[in-house]
Amino acid sequence: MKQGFGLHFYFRRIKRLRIKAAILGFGTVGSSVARILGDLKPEGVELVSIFNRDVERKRVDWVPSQVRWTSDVKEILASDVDVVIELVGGLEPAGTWVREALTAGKSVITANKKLIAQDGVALDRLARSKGASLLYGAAVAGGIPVIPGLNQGLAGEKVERIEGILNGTCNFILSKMEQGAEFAPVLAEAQALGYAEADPTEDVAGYDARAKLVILSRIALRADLAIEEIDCRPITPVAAIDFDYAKDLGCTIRQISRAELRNGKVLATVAPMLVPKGSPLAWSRGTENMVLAGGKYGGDVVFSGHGAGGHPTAVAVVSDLLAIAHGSRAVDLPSQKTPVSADFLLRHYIRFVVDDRPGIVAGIAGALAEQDININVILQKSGHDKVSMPFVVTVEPCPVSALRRALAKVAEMDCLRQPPLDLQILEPEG
Ligand SMILES: NC(=O)C1=CN([C@@H]2O[C@H](COP(=O)(O)OP(=O)(O)OC[C@H]3O[C@@H](n4cnc5c(N)ncnc54)[C@H](OP(=O)(O)O)[C@@H]3O)[C@@H](O)[C@H]2O)C=CC1
Ligand SMILES: N[C@@H](CC=O)C(=O)O
Repeated sequence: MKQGFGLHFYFRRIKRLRIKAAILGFGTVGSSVARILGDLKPEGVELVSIFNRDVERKRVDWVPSQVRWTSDVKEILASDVDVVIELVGGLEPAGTWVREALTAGKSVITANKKLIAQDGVALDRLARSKGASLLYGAAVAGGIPVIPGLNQGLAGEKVERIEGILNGTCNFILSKMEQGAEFAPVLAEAQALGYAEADPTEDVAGYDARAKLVILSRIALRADLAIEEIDCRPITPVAAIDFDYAKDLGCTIRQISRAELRNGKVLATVAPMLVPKGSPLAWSRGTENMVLAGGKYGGDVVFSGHGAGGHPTAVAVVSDLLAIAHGSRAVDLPSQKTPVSADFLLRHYIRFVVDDRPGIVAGIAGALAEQDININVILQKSGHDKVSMPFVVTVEPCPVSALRRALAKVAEMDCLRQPPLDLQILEPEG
């Protein structure tokens, strides 16, 4: 039966057989997938087993009684299931199970961006060599069909730029901080609602969005980026005062991921940035994600919707399952290793907290001038303690590398009460 995937499923459908699927990992997304399959009862698909460690804790009465619950993954990998749905997360042991399933000729659906960012090229190759499918529509932007949209809908485009909000947890936190909430309780709420990763550092440090940016760059820009080379900054230093200053500048703050093809390399970064209030990115709230794909021929295409949470993510997983059941395949879009840099030419917002004394602004201006960086505005709100005084400097468009050198010099000033917070201002370059 290994004469090619399409033929395989054609014969299966003729025989009126159903695709047998197994879920690995019955957590937030896994349980939502089972719920949607139970509600929709899609034709041609049958959920036959659910695997989780210590599975008895997970058993629920709304899953059909014929579904087998197991804590032995080998039982599933050695069985006749056609599709393994990996919703455990993390590189290992999930990676080994995905490889074993593909090697056994089973198709795999996964929401595991970490694994696909790191190993997606090799796993795609393995799947194709076995006549199986590897689909990961849920790995980027949860329920928004960005991956099928780019892979199929924009296969005929030369996408040169990807920009957007790729982490629901960070957007949930920052959009609530904009309304006056504190960081820690909002993060706890995001965890309780199932939006955050098992280790939420993945979200707030930017690693989750960075993995998603790697996947999008591969599909849209056809560029394989080394994940650890992408500039990635946490949202944790962003404080309430930054939203006040951002508002004065006509902006808000969001975690933005960007990748752009430029002269044979890719400029890429993941960081909290000032976003002008007029930008659609500034309107996103809660777990909303947004992805803008800038094409050479067709112009900009925007995808938006909910990027985290069990049900939105499960929609993408079930859609992938139906795609396999109906014999559709991802377009093979070859990508190539591409060097990466963070040197966007943008305005920056820099917030200093200092022990106030004469000469501080002169010292900072001198360090910036040495790197040929011109100050745009200086903002200082009244009512702060002189020994811990915040103020903000915005600078005209400059290379990130030059600003880093200037801020390294500023860091030597003994008046600083904490490291300066440098946020790019998201505007068209130049
Ligand atoms: N939640 C979301 O909004 C989104 C999640 N994703 C991705 O989907 C995947 C699943 O996420 P999510 O459902 O949120 O995660 P959860 O932590 O809620 O679920 C993971 C499940 O896998 C089980 N598990 C973890 N490790 C093992 C192991 N070694 N052996 C057996 N079972 C294990 C866990 O069991 P236990 O209960 O014992 O820990 C848990 O039931 C991840 O790759 C995540 O990045 C993608 C998009 C959105
Ligand atoms: N933790 C992720 C979940 C979806 O990918 C996020 O918050 O976006």
